[in-house]
Amino acid sequence: MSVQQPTLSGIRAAIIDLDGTMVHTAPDFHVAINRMRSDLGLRPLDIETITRFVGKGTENLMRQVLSVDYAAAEVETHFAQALASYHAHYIAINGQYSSLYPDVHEGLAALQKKGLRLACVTNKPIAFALPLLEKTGLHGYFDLVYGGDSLPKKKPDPLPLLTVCEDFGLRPEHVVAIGDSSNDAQAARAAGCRVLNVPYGYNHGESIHDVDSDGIVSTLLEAANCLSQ
Ligand SMILES: O=C(O)COP(=O)(O)O
Ligand SMILES: [Mg+2]
Repeated sequence: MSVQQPTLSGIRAAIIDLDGTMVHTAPDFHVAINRMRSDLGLRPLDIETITRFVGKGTENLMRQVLSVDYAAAEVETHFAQALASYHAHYIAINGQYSSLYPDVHEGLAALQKKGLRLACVTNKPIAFALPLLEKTGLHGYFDLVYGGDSLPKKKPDPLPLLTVCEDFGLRPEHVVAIGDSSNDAQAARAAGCRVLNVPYGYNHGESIHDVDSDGIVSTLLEAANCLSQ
């Protein structure tokens, strides 16, 4: 199938998502969640189930994995213990089971070479995001990093993207968000930014082709190739 390459002009900055876009973190989520579940006396979940729950931050992830076993009221009873256990287990293994997707370094370098400023906006807590960016050697590409708990609202709310636009002194139409999920696309649409999706990440088990965006690119390098200032 030949897919038409999107072309976006007037782009001065790119906001890049982390989980499912730059780093394949599902195996880290899988290990940390199941260690937490073991602490609570719960059976392990498979990686596909856990991956479908990723995308709307840690608190939502906790509630989803507890909802497999508990009714809503019981989820809240176990929430604090689960979150503390998960946090400790995730910090202990952060990045150990993860891998970079193809052409991430090449794509970020190409975006920089085009003169674009780069920000990373993730729904991952900032205490997880920064060590992971360091470990994968990606931190140096970014002028700004916002985690899911850095600001009062996270994606799909437009606030993190609008904050980046303001920090960079750019109007949203000059900024493109690149991500793997509907959260990235909805945040970008609400902010008035452009948006490109990658098809290989985590979109709650749904097809990325059903998401309203300006196009789908197979890698960050392909994204760089279809953007111009
Ligand atoms: O940790 C999450 O919930 C998702 O993080 P992301 O925004 O980097 O995809
Ligand atoms: Mg993502």
